This record gives sequence, structure tokens and C-alpha cells, in this order.
Amino acid sequence: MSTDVKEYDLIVIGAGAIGENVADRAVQGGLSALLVEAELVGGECSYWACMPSKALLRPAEAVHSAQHVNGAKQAVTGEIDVEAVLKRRDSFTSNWDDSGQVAWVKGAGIELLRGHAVFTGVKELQVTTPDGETVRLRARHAVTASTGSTSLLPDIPGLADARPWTSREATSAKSVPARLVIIGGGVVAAEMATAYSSFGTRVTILSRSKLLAKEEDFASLAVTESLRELGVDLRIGESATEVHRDAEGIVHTTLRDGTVLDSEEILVAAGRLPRTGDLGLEAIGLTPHQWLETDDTLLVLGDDGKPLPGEWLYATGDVNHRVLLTHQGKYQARAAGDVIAARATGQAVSDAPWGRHVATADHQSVPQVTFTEPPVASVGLTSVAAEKAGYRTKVVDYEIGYVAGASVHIDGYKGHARMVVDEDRKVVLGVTFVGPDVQELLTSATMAIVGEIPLDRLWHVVPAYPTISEVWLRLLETYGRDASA
Ligand SMILES: Cc1cc2nc3c(=O)[nH]c(=O)nc-3n(C[C@H](O)[C@H](O)[C@H](O)COP(=O)(O)OP(=O)(O)OC[C@H]3O[C@@H](n4cnc5c(N)ncnc54)[C@H](O)[C@@H]3O)c2cc1C
Ligand SMILES: NC(=O)c1ccc[n+]([C@@H]2O[C@H](COP(=O)([O-])OP(=O)(O)OC[C@H]3O[C@@H](n4cnc5c(N)ncnc54)[C@H](O)[C@@H]3O)[C@@H](O)[C@H]2O)c1
Repeated sequence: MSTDVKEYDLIVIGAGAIGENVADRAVQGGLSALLVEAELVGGECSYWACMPSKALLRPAEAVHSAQHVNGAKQAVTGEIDVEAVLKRRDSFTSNWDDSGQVAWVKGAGIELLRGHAVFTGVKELQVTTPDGETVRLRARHAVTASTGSTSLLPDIPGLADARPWTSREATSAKSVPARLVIIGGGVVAAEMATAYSSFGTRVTILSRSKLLAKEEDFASLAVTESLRELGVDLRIGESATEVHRDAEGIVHTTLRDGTVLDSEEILVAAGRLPRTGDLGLEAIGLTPHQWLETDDTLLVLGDDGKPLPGEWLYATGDVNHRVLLTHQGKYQARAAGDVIAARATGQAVSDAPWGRHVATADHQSVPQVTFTEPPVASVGLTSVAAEKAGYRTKVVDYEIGYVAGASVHIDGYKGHARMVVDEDRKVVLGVTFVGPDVQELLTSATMAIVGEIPLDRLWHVVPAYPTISEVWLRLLETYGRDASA
């Protein structure tokens, strides 16, 4: 072991999309920063989550669009070329080679150390490198934990021994199974069922709750119907009681009524756990395996609900459990990197709601797209969540297919939009769009919510004709101009 201690202003543990951005902002703010990464620089999103999953989904979406435009559909005569889809997916993951991201890190003036980091004390870490060396580190100002999350394996007898797929295997598979059982009914289950059924895999979903339970009911229903149309065997209110993989490699999944489902693979998509079990949290008075709760400047809170003494530890991205999405984690990273630099250099901190150094939007305006067929794009509060939060609301619904732009886009366009209005302030609290290509509408809804644009001003935001965006005008008309003021 080297006895030297290397010092940096900021040490970031985990070089996923979020850790990279914290370090980048801090360096731009004049600090020295070290990123420590145990696996691939770029993390889950680049290699086993967002990018490969969307690459698996996009070809079927493109075919589906063309098949629903008369004149174009005649040109689509073949089947999905699964091998080509997997090859294209490989190009997005750079064949699981992170040299491109390493080059970006170096170019950004960030130092990189490969290895596994553990806390040894306040602002102190020890890293075990891939060749077994240990390196001691000290942070002059701050440490950020950006260690992400990992798949939760439900406690089902036999499951762990059956070598189940997690989202990692599902997004990086080199061939597709003939049959796939999926445990879970959230975003991963819905997206992977959509992708694999498009490849010809016979998919069964076992979900305890309805699909996409946090979304508006109509969104959950649209995805449920579309998966059924794609041939997915949907068992809602169901889970496995036992799982066993036999000597031939076939997985046998037993259900409550004794039915046994046979499949080549079983995918567990039942939620996430924090990657804090092997981080040495006990050395700094925190509990291993816990999510790292933070305040809005991303400072980690202790059991007393206050930042740790010395205000030196931050947590960004999945590990803080605020929002498990890349774009929202990167938003936190921008706030955290900037506030770490500001605090270290004695500059003013802007930590009032919506200030430069806080992640206020995490509470009120989180956009998410579930890339199913049709996609679900939502931001802010659902009608149920708004009511639960005590708002006096009006819910406005509109069939997107009635919009001229939508009807030109896809023959017989089927889609639905819902806007939830705060009746006291006459501003938008939440919007959900379901329908082909609605994901591109989402930032307009996010702007309306974050900007708290009054409805009577939104009337002056004129959507171009004929685009699907005209759904905004239709939502306002349905709400009523007199009611908007
Ligand atoms: C299948 C799937 C699809 C998804 N699709 C989307 C999507 O389309 N859009 C979206 O916004 N979100 C999506 N998500 C969520 C998104 O992937 C995560 O929110 C995001 O990757 C979190 O980034 P992170 O940097 O916090 O963690 P990670 O990307 O997990 O990075 C953490 C890094 O820390 C490293 N690390 C951990 N512990 C240590 C240690 N002790 N020492 C050194 N290094 C360590 C890990 O090796 C890892 O590289 C998806 C998730 C899944 C599972
Ligand atoms: N497009 C995207 O933005 C995208 C895509 C994939 C994942 N993600 C993110 O990744 C995170 C993880 O996604 P996820 O789908 O794994 O988790 P999730 O929390 O969204 O869903 C988990 C689902 O599994 C069900 N479940 C749990 N235990 C079960 C059991 N024993 N049997 C049957 N069902 C069970 C739950 O009822 C729930 O429906 C999410 O927070 C999501 O935001 C985002």
C-alpha cells in the first residue's frame, strides 16, 4: 500500500452520467476533482440502461410508425432483423468499451482513478485498484457519492439460484430467448416486454400491481392494451412463489395457483436498491445499504435530519433516491457541482427554491418518458397525486387524434392528453401525453409547469399548424378561455 495520501478539492465516487457532471461543474468552478470508478466510465445509463434499452426499442417503433401511414406501409414488408438491431445496440454501447468517455473526462480536466472506493473517515477514502493496489485519498472540501443503484431481487424461493436476468442482461443480451418471464410491472418491465415481443420472444409479465402504477390510469391502460396486442401474456396481481432453473437451462416459474410457466430466461424488474452496501458508510456514521437522503443542495443528511458535521458529503443521482432518472440526476449534478465550488471558494450560495444551487424541480416537475408503444410522457403531478397533495384541481382531457397534425402524422392516430390545473393559481400542475411520438411534447409541458405560466398567458403560446403540439390549444379550449383568467 502506498502511504502517500492524494488530495483533491473534490472526490466523486462513481463515474456514471451523474458523477461525471458533478466533477465537470466543479472543475469549471475552479476546483480540482477526482472521479473514482469501479466499472465503466459512463455507468449504467450508457451501457446497461437508457441507451441500450432505447436502441432495442427504436427499430420496432420506426416500423410501427411506417405501418400506420398508408403509402408508406406498402414499403414495409419484412420482419424486424433482430441481429441488426442487436448490432446497432452494440454501437450505442461502444461494445462496452469506455475509452470515448475516458477521453471526455480527461478533456474536461477531471482526474480519473479506476477502482473501488470505501470511506475510511471524514473526507477520507481508500481505493482498491483493478491490480490490487490501494490508494489513499483525502478531499480538501467535499466528497460526492454518485454510486447509483442496482436491481432489487425479490425474496422468492429459488430465484437467486436460477441465474435470473436483471436489466443488465436484458439490455446487453447477445441473442433473444424464445420465451421470457418478467417479474415486475414498472418501466423496465413495460419497456423490455415491448422490445422483446417485437423480436418474436413470447413474453409473460407477472406484476403485483397494474402496469406503470404511478402514471395516470389512462396511460397504464393504454400500455396494458398495447402489450396485449403485441401478444404479451399479462398476469396482473400475480407474482412467482418459486423459481427453478433445470439442468437443461429451462426456468420453471411457479405461480400462486400452482401453474408452472416454462421459459428460457426470467427477468427481474422489481425496482432498485442503493449501491451503498460496500461503501464503508459505517466509517462515517451512516448505515450501509441505505439510500443517502439529501437536502435540496444535495448535502447528505444524517439520522438527525441535518447535514453531516462539516457539510462535506453530497449525494447525487440514483443513490439519493430523489428521482431515479438520468436527466434529473444530471440536473442535481449541475446544482451540486456548482454549490460545491461556490462553498469552497467562498462565493454566495443561491439556495432559495429555484435558485442556482438547489434541485427544486425534483419535487414538482420531473419529466419521464416510458418508451412503450405508445410512449407515455408525463411531468408534474397526476390528477390523483395533485388531489392527494391538497390542490383544488380541474382535470382537462383531450383525444390527440382529433388534432390535425396528429391525423397527418399517423393514420387513425390514437392518443390522449391530460392537463391538471391548479384552480387557485390558474397554472398547470401536471401533464400526461400518451400516443405515438408524444415524447417530443414533454419539454413544452415542463416549461409550463416550471415557469408557472398562467393559463391566460399560455393562450398566447401559439402552436404551429399542423403539428401535434396543437393539442395545447385544444386543452386550453376545453378548459375554457373565460375560466383561464
Ligand atoms: C433498464 C433501464 C433503463 C433506463 N432507462 C432510462 C431512460 O431512458 N431515461 C432515464 O432518464 N433514465 C433511465 N433509467 C435510469 C437511469 O439509468 C439511472 O437513473 C442512471 O443511470 C443513474 O445514474 P447514476 O450516475 O446515479 O448511477 P450509475 O449510472 O449506476 O453510476 C454509478 C457508478 O458508480 C460506480 N460505483 C458504485 N460504487 C462504487 C464504489 N464504491 N467505488 C467506485 N465506483 C463505484 C458504478 O460502477 C457506476 O458506474 C433506466 C434504468 C434502467 C435500469
Ligand atoms: N424510460 C425511462 O425513463 C426508464 C426506463 C427504465 C427504468 N427507469 C427507471 O429505473 C427505475 C427502476 O425501474 P423498475 O421498473 O425496475 O422499478 P419500478 O419501481 O418502476 O417498478 C417495479 C415494479 O415491480 C413490481 N414488483 C415488485 N416486486 C414484485 C414481485 N415480487 N412480483 C411482481 N411484481 C413485483 C412493483 O409492483 C412495480 O410495478 C425506475 O425508477 C425508473 O424510473 C426509467
